Amino acid sequence: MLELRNISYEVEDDKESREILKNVNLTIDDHFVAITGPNGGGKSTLAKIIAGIITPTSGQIFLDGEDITGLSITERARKGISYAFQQPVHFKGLTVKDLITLAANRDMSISEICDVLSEVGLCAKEYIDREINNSLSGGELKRIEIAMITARGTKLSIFDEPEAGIDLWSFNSLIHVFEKMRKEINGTILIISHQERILNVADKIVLIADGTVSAIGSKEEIMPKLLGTNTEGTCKTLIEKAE
Ligand SMILES: Nc1ncnc2c1ncn2[C@@H]1O[C@H](COP(=O)(O)OP(=O)(O)OP(=O)(O)O)[C@@H](O)[C@H]1O
Repeated sequence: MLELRNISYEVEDDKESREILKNVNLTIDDHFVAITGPNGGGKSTLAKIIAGIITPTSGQIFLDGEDITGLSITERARKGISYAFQQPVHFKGLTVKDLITLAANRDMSISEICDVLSEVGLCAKEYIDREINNSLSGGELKRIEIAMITARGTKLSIFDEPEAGIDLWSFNSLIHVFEKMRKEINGTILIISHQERILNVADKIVLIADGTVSAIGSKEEIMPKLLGTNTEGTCKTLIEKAE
């Protein structure tokens, strides 16, 4: 279980201080949680704070009751938090097979690696020995990153807009990846997304707008409010309702 207590994050913008997150209190104890909301609301900032990529100005983060606020990204990774970057890190000479094996932190047979790649819609034999470099397209890199997180199978897996840069056909297979992950992964999956089909898979939806949590609920509670309007309009409605 992940608990955020009074998380605030301020930045200096043109010598003026700007509060990007304002006293966020949030408990994540469902299996599959989606965070959504208007552009610039603070979703990615919150995900980076959970992963330890940035440090909150104030507040505390607890993982299964342990205060992890002061832990680095590596220490948090050891505790079981994975964060899917927009693209995997490039290392010269590192192949797709190497990356997946490193992520799993155990020996994997070729057929196991192929299964992981097939799950994200990549034809395994074409990719397994490819070097991770700029010869791979943005969508391919994204899928390799998702495959890596799947292989790692940690306590908390965070995906920031996994649909970004993925074509429509691949998006359909991506939905299946997340549906499968929901069934097969034991830990918590936290996804930032604007996509209704991803939100549909979620057990709980958290709406973040203007640096605060403006609504939390099951998809049955939140989806009817989200449908039929754009996200920004919906958020305004929800904020008004919350006030
Ligand atoms: N280091 C920074 N310095 C200045 N402003 C920042 C910094 N980091 C984030 N911001 C601003 O904070 C706000 C929230 O950014 P964030 O990326 O968390 O939004 P988001 O909800 O993920 O948006 P999107 O849906 O567009 O991805 C934005 O207005 C962004 O420009």
